[in-house]
Amino acid sequence: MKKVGVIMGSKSDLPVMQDAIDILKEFNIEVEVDIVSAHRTPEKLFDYGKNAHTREFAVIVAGAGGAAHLPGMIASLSPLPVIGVPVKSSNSIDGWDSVLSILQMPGGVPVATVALNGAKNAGILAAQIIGASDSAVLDKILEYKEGLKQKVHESAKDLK
Ligand SMILES: Nc1c(C(=O)O)ncn1[C@@H]1O[C@H](COP(=O)(O)O)[C@@H](O)[C@H]1O
Repeated sequence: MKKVGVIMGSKSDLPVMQDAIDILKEFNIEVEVDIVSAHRTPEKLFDYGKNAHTREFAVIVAGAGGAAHLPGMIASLSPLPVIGVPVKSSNSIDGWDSVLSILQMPGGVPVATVALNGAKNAGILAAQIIGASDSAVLDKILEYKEGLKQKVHESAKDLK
């Protein structure tokens, strides 16, 4: 099975990005985690984006805060789907800087953007992309959705 690359602009993003790593592991999907920064390690960014599709990745989850150019730059270099996670970093403008940097991509270079700090959903979406051609992962996702439904039914029972 192909794996998911989870990258972030700084180790300070890890507390947020850990949610993507955890849910992917729950779905038994191999994850490779790395720190890549468009601003601080441009050569590494270029190498990562140019070669990710030759390294058994199916999808890349990229999280960054502030002037979050990482997901868009990876999307500009790679033919793989990129899921962007806006991270609310310590000196951010309430996270809007990151949200808009990742969301407002020009035509032709999509980044599938999740909510602010929405790394868990990014992990689920990455699993769904893999699940489209892998029945074991698809079964896990169906099971996960059933779990969500049961939780709502249980919580509704408490109200009666
Ligand atoms: N947005 C980017 C990029 C990039 O887009 O390449 N590289 C680092 N950063 C972000 O800077 C914030 C502060 O980083 P530090 O905590 O290391 O100062 C982090 O949220 C990181 O994602």
